[in-house]
Amino acid sequence: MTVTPLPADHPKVAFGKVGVLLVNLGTPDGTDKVSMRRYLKQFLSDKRVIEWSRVFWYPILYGIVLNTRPAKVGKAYETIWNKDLNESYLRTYTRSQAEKMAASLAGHDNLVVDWAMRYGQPSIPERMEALKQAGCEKILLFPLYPQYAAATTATVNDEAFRLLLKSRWQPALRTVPPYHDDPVYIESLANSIQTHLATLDWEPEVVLTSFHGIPQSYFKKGDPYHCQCYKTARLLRERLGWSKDKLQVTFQSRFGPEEWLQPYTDKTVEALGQKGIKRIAVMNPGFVSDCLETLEEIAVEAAETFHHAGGEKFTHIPCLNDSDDGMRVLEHVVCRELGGWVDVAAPEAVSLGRVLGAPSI
Ligand SMILES: C=CC1=C(C)c2cc3[nH]c(cc4nc(cc5[nH]c(cc1n2)c(C)c5CCC(=O)O)C(CCC(=O)O)=C4C)c(C)c3C=C
Ligand SMILES: [Fe+2]
Ligand SMILES: [Fe+2]
Repeated sequence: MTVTPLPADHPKVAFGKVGVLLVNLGTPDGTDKVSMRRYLKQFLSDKRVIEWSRVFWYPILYGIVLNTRPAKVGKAYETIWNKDLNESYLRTYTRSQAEKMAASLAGHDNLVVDWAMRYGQPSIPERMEALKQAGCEKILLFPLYPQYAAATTATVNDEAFRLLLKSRWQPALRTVPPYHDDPVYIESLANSIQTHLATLDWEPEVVLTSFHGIPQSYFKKGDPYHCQCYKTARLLRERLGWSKDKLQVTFQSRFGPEEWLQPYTDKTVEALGQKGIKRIAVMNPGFVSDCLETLEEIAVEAAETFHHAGGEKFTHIPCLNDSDDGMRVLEHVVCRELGGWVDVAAPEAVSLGRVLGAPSI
C-alpha cells in the first residue's frame, strides 16, 4: 500500500488511539488557607454539589464558608497529608491506579491511560486535551464512583462534555456507568474485609458500611444513589453470609443544615457504643480511594466517638485503593466498557505501560 505524504501546509494530525481517563473527586494543592480556599471555592460553586439558588447560596459561600472552612479543613488535611509526596492520598492513589492500569493494559499499543480530578489539578479539560494531542479519537471517561450520584458522577460527565462543546474535532466519548452491583466489585470488597479482619486478634460484633451522604432532597428528586448503596451492602452481606445486624449501612460527611440520608455514621457509632457494643469495624465501599473522609472522619473521628461512648475496639478497613483487589475491579470495568473499541478481554497481558503527564511516584 502506498501512503501519500501530507502536503507541507497540512495541519498536524494525531489519530488512531483510544484513551481511558480515570477521574476522582479532587484535591487541594496544599493544606494552606489559599490552596484550601481555591479548592473549596471550585467545589462548592458546582451546581451539581450545592443545588440551592445562587442568590441564596453565594452570600453564604463567599460571606461565611470560604472565610471559615479553609483553615478548619486545612488542619484536618494536614493530619492525613502524604508528606513524602506533598499531596493528598486521594491524588497518590488515583495516579497509582492509572499507572498500574496502564501497565496491565500495555499489550494494547493504541491504548493510553491517564487520570484527572474534577476539582483541582490535573483538571479534566487539561488531560482530555492531552489525550486528544496524543491521538485519542475515542475516550472512555471513568468517574471513579461505584454508586451514581448527580453530585459526583454527573458533574464529571458534565465537565467532559463542556469541553466537547468547544471542540472542533470531538473525540467519541463513552462514560462508565455505576458498578455498585458488579460481582467483581462485591468479591473484592468481601476479600478486603476478610483480609483485614484476619490481621486482627479480635472479631467485630458489627461492621458498618459507611457511604458518603447526600441531602435527602436530592434523593427525593430521583437520585439513585441511596438504592445503589443499599444494593452494594445487600450483595456484600449475602456474599459474606452475615445478618443485617452484623453488616449495617450508614451515611457520613454531612454538610450544611439540611437533613441528609440516614442513618448517620457518627450517630450510629455513638449509639452502638452506648448500647454496649464493644468491637466494631467501619469500611467505605463508596470511596475508591482513601481520602479525608475516610482517613480522618472515620479512622480518627469515628474511632474517638466510639471510644467515648464506651466502645473498646475500633478498626477502619482501608478502601480498595491501588491494591490487587482494587485494580482487579477497575480493570474489569474498563475492559468491559472498552468492548467494541479495543479487544481487551485479558488484562493479565502485562508488561510496561504508559501514563500521560503523570510524574512517577
Ligand atoms: C453538599 C455538599 C456535598 C455533597 C452533596 C457531597 C457529595 C459527595 N461527596 C463525595 C465524595 C467526597 N467528598 C469529599 C469531600 C467533601 N465533600 C463536601 C461536600 C459534599 N459532598 C465537601 C465540602 C468536602 C471537602 C471537605 C470538607 O470541606 O468537608 C471527598 C474527599 C476529598 C479529599 O480530597 O480528600 C470525597 C472523596 C461523594 C461520593 C458524594 C456523593 C455521593
Ligand atoms: Fe463530599
Ligand atoms: Fe432507595
